[in-house]
Amino acid sequence: MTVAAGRVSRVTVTPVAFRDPPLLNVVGVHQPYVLRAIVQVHTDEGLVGLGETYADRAHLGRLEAVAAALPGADVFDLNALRRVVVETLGASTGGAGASFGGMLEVSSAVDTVVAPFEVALLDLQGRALGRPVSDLLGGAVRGRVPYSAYLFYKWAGHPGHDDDTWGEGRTPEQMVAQARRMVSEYGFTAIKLKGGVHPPEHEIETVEALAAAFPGHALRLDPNGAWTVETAIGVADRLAGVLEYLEDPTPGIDGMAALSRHTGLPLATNMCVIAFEHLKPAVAADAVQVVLSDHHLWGGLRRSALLGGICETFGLGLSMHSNSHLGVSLAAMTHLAATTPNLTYACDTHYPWKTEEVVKPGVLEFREGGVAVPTGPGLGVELDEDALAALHEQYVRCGQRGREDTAYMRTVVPAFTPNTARW
Ligand SMILES: O=C([O-])[C@@H](O)[C@@H](O)[C@H](O)[C@@H](O)C(=O)[O-]
Ligand SMILES: [Mg+2]
Repeated sequence: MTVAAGRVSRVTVTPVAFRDPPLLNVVGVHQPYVLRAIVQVHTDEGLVGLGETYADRAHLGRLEAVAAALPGADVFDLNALRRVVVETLGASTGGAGASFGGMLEVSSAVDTVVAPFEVALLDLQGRALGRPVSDLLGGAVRGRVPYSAYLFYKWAGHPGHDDDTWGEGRTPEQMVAQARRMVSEYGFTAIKLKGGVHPPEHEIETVEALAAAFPGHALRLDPNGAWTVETAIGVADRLAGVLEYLEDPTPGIDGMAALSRHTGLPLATNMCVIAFEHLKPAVAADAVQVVLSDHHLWGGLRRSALLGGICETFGLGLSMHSNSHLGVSLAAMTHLAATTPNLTYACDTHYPWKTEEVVKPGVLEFREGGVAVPTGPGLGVELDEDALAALHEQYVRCGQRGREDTAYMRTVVPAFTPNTARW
């Protein structure tokens, strides 16, 4: 039986903090908590739709401004949602850009702000119609979405705390052990190593150790632009035939294009192509062969599907990026990936690194390296209100109000500067 969706009556944006291990990257190290915002859109018919996004202070302010402007909106009018966001941000921020984690910069905040509300409205539409979001996106072409094991070099524990259950990740042997745990617990058949932490030779040795330990697994290395073009050419020569793709070895479209002219190894990005305006110059320069989509950055699920179509048109491969996230985002990512025919690479997810959650258990389970597409109405996941309240309380107490990987690293290594194009 279906019910009317109604109009938006009230919107809440709840910042939450969940624990995160000290994972290393090109700009520093993960802080003790990840900040996320959970969006709940209520309708006058008594339905509630869910969305999830970043919760850095500036982003939160924009979300709250849009939340205040949405009551009265038709949950089926997604074009009107975009208009509300454009008008609201124009009034409150002058249409400024957005930056997340010191690595991802976009010239307009519109897409990142639209995304969680669009997901929540699609959730509402699905709940009203009694159909999963995947049906609203054109129908699932796969019943299970494959994800990749996302390995990080890491400290054994946060300074001043006991070691976490993953322990130190520094040597190739330790990284193989990390991969073994992920592969045995989740069944992943693709493995991504986050690089940009150690000199390239060390990261090459880690990839070679992984290749020896996991024959037949698809391998990726992502140093987030830590290398010059010259260094990247050398690494690409060494790892051609070992990696399925090399992700953001060197910064910028020009740098990636220069490397691309020297290697047949597919180059992927979630750094130099992160908005529609970047596609034309990247295609013209043949800078990348694989684009990592991310509905949080590209304006939601429907715009990400549009990105998939553009990639298909220009013969680009399509994969999916992830930052640290909770189950509302995992559900949205899974519906999107299931309905994007040319998203044929295993998607990234930080999910195995987290130990806390806001959605009720039982729907989002990893089996054989993938997550089955939820079949319930909407996103198919239910919020655990007690868990939401507890993680909000943790947000209030933890004192973090933005992602500050570099500043946190400097509390331990005062002279640290980001490794961008360092080697
Ligand atoms: O969480 C991290 O440290 C990652 O490095 C993340 O911030 C990146 O955005 C991302 O996972 C990537 O693929 O570049
Ligand atoms: Mg990346």
